[in-house]
Amino acid sequence: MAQQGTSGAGEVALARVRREIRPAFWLLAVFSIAINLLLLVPSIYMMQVYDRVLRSAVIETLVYITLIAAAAIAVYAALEAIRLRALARIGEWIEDTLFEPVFAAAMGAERGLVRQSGANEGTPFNDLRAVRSFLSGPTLPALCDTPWMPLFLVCCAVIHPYLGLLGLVFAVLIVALALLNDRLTRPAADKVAVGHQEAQRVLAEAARNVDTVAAMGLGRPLAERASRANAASTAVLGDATDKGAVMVGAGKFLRVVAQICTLALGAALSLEGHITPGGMIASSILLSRALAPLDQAIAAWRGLQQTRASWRRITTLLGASGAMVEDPIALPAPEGRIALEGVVLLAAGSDKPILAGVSLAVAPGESLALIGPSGSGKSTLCRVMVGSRAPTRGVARLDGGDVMLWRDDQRRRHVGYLAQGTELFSGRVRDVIARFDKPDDARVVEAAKLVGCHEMVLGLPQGYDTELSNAGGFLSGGQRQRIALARAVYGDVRVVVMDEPNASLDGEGERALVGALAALKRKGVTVVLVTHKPALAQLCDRIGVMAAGQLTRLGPPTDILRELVAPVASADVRTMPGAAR
Ligand SMILES: Nc1ncnc2c1ncn2[C@@H]1O[C@H](COP(=O)(O)OP(=O)(O)OP(=O)(O)O)[C@@H](O)[C@H]1O
Repeated sequence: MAQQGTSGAGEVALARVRREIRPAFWLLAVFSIAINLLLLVPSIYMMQVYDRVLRSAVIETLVYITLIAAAAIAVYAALEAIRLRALARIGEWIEDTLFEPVFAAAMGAERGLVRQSGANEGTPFNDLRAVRSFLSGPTLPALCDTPWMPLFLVCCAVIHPYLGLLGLVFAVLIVALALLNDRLTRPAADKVAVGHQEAQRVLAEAARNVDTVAAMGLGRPLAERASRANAASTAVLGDATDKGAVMVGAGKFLRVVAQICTLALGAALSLEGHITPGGMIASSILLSRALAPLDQAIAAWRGLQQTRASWRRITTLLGASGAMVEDPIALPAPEGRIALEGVVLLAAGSDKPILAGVSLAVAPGESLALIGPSGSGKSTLCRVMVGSRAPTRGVARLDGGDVMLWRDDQRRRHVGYLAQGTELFSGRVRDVIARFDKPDDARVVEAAKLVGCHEMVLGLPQGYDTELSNAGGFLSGGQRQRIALARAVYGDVRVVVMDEPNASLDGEGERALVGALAALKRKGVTVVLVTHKPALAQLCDRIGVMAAGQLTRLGPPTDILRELVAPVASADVRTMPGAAR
């Protein structure tokens, strides 16, 4: 592929996030220092109250240090609030910045632009939301505070080395517990996600094909399949939850025991005269501060794991989008010259060629029909022509430029495509026909008239303003196809590629299609259409015959039809409307 190896749009967005997030995280680290230093205030205050105020009995001193402590704690609270808000904003910014690149990369994975298969497994938007929630929640601040644990332990050790040592022992125990928790629950968390996704996939497939499911009674077996996948993940989840609960309980137990032991040791040291009573209370507070983030970290461990998995999936998806050029140059409007040069397309993850070296040139304003048996590669060739699928080798050109490098906004203006088994998008009919650009009413009506669906649209409840909810699901197959045809020929198109445009059309629709072909010809638009109907194929300037991924014949309709499908064609030509050209 010509553009392989360039810096992809996804990679650029990811690099931007990583670059711009760095100073913010440094700032948060500074906040963390200040917050954790301020967390020493209660301990220092306690020592002052016990060891200075109670001994001297000077009430002014008490007032004075209480005011200082209150001011310091107010600063601490403000910094905490700012940190939480800043993290929430960072999460929001990451989601906003990566939303469109993630969408584009997920599409790119479908188009074969993303280098590795399966890069968009799962639900990328859920992953983005998980990252955002992680940043906005309490987990990350707890983790930011964890590295400051040694500060509190050192302070304990300053009060008395034994207290520091005791704190260290409990910290090691709690960390060991966290690691054990990770080992016990991480594999389970991965399995749960896979099982849940499988169940979701079965449900989504069943919902998309609800008529087939209902008519042939497929509900039960599909429900059983989903249930099996879900039950497997539920069992694993139950097991992981049990283990996680034990670990959380053990963590809490350790912390309370640590507090009691510190007080006991502090009391003993105080009785022996090694430390003051203030030191005893302060060390107890310090130790609970030291262990608090660790304790929270255990509870938050699963969230952290899941967020890491989400972030890995996002970075894999975006990082693999190497062939998606971020901002291709805007070229002049194309004349409509199509050229395929040695196009090879291998099926994902296999050596089987779907297209086995197709070369072809279509002149501006020319019309070409592609015919051939099912599975011969006609639809795939169309996808390559319009830049929906990236060839494994070779290149598809539009007016000399690699079609993959044509900007989206230019394709939207100049390329029309009608896919096989048309699905529309939800939205008003006028917006759907206008490809979600600002609809030009005259052009919308012109396109509809061109393919003969103007009257049909006027007959819809709100005419051109009718909302096609559920991607036009309430329309008949023929109605959907005609609206899709209008969308394909809308505006200033220079190339129109149609994959079986008459598949769902009635006689009147077929006549309109024939009229549309003639109108496109007059406008000098290049047309490529796939059809099984020789009557339609013979209306084109040339016919190409596909077989086993190759273009085996190419020539004027009379020659090709006579050579290949003359008996069938003559039968069809007699019966097809518009055939008597
Ligand atoms: N994404 C894919 N992964 C693997 N194989 C694929 C993929 N897309 C298409 N194929 C295979 O490539 C071959 C050509 O498919 P294509 O849809 O292009 O054929 P076609 O000539 O348009 O057939 P029809 O006339 O039935 O529409 C088929 O064997 C199909 O199974």
